[in-house]
Amino acid sequence: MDPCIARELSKLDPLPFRASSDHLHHTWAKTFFSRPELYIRPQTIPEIQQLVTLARRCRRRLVTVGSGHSPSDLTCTSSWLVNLDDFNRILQIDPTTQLVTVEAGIRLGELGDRLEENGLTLENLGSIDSQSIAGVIATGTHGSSLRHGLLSECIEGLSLVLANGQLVRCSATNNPSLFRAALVSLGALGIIVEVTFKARRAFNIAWRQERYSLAQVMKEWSVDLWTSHEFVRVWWLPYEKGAIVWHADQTDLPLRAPPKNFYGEWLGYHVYHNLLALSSYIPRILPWVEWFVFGMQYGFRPGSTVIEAVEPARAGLLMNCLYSQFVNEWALPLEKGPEAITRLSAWLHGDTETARIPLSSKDLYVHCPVEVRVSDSSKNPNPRPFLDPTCRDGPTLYLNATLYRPYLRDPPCRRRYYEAFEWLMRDMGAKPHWAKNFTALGSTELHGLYREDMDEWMKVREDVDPEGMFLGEWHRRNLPLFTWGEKKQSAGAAGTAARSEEEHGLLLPLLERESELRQADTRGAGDGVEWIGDRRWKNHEVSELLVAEQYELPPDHPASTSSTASEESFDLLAKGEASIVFPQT
Ligand SMILES: Cc1cc2nc3c(=O)[nH]c(=O)nc-3n(C[C@H](O)[C@H](O)[C@H](O)COP(=O)(O)OP(=O)(O)OC[C@H]3O[C@@H](n4cnc5c(N)ncnc54)[C@H](O)[C@@H]3O)c2cc1C
Ligand SMILES: O=C1O[C@H](CO)C(O)=C1O
Repeated sequence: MDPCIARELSKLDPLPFRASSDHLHHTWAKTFFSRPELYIRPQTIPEIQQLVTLARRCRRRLVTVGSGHSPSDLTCTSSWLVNLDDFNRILQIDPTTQLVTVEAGIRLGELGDRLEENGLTLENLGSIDSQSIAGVIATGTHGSSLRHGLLSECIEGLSLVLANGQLVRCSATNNPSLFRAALVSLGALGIIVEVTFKARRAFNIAWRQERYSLAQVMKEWSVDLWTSHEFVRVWWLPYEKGAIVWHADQTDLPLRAPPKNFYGEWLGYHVYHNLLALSSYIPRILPWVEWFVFGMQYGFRPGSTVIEAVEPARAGLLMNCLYSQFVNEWALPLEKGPEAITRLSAWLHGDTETARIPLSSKDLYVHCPVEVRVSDSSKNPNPRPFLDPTCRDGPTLYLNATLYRPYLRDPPCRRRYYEAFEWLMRDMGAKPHWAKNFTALGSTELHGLYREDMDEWMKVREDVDPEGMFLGEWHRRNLPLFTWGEKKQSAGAAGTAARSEEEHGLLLPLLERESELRQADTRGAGDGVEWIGDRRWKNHEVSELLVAEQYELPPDHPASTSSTASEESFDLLAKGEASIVFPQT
């Protein structure tokens, strides 16, 4: 262990520090890998507070990872990776008020089991329930229902451990700005440790899935496609000009398992996987693969096969996401859906006039489906997260361009398909899903999509983590960290001065920059990429000096070592309304 860590650890209370140094982190999809210096699995709040204090004193960035289901480099670090899988208890369930408090590492599936024992369930789910509750909140995870918004809309309160090691609680009435920032936190505010949410009485759903033509989807779009059932999702098959429409409603009917199909589970899974692998060498088979695979599973003609079942909502709402994948998903107003789908469809079919996308689709073949989902957060009475990508005033459509990575190999169409898809989404004013594989936007354009909401988020963030302990390259790429507010003013319009201060590590000294991206050399990593951070802490003495300079304390001031400066200012911060105050000389 780095002698600095051992030295600082010896000064702290003798609490367990459950850290290992040989952890290989990767996303669920094995798109990104990283090797954190330490992987820490705390079990109590004091342990979490202490590890934050230790990180601050040792000048380390901290990343919290849930189940690693975000497919981008958001959770990659060469510094310290914290995981709350062992901090996952249910703290309180009140079947009368339906209020539930949990430790933030709990996975949705495990939470579902415990809620069910108490006659409760989560009111809405996305495609899977493997995520941690904190991870789901952090990135704005959604399901598909116009009667619900983001999954986090049921959250009533949160507790976080901030960069100063202090525990703060927030809710709609207690520190509401922090609450609105923490509802989509991107892991950048602190470590969320407890979550209180309102559950729903456990219910079953009757679901039905059938094939439509795309023309039928378009015809019903603004009639009742999205409104006639509580939960509706559509998989668009671009070459077939068709779709699989799934919908579900609460029911009292007895449970009925989905019908078995000889092709269904095991055989279909492997046939599809191998056809996708073959298509990386012969891309032009992809329209045929779409016809064959979806025909075998859901019938070859609209309405020819109907699949129905009655299941507990917590199982029935989920789907099998099959293989490793890139996902590129954007939110836009629901009424823009027909235009978006028509233009993307035209582009894939070579009709450049209708597509109005200035990129060629010649000889390009892509995977399906494009997931088409909805949510509506406009009627939610709870505070809106500052970084909520859904529409403020009406229903939201999500378009998710899925690209599988058969046997962990990247498909050849990825760059061109995503370039065109993202071009279209930007042209239509859409906002990217924070967790997914978007690339085209920079921090300036993203700021343009959120404006004062992002400013508010940035202000709260900077107040609770002024040194950037919870920031990395992903945040640097996507948030205007060095060019907003006062920094922007002092830096002039181009933000040049702020950038050069950043170059010198004066601003956000703990932010972890990327130093290298390379092919992961681990066996079985496929085309996965290893993310390597800058390990700035190696220059430990320099960074302490920089911190003192940044806070403008004289070098002989008792608070001019990094840790003291942080602790004293944070004490005040946590008591008051989030602004940094420095000790007087
Ligand atoms: C197969 C699959 C299906 C999916 N289906 C859907 C879907 O239907 N709808 C949808 O919207 N998204 C979906 N997603 C995306 C997924 O819901 C999000 O990526 C979610 O954030 C993953 O949660 P996680 O626990 O894995 O978090 P991670 O990916 O590990 O982390 C995500 C973010 O949360 C932060 N974080 C985690 N824990 C904490 C904590 N305790 N305190 C502070 N910050 C924390 C991390 O730092 C990071 O910034 C899917 C992803 C996959 C791979
Ligand atoms: O990210 C996601 O992956 C699945 C699609 O396979 C899904 O629904 C997401 O959202």
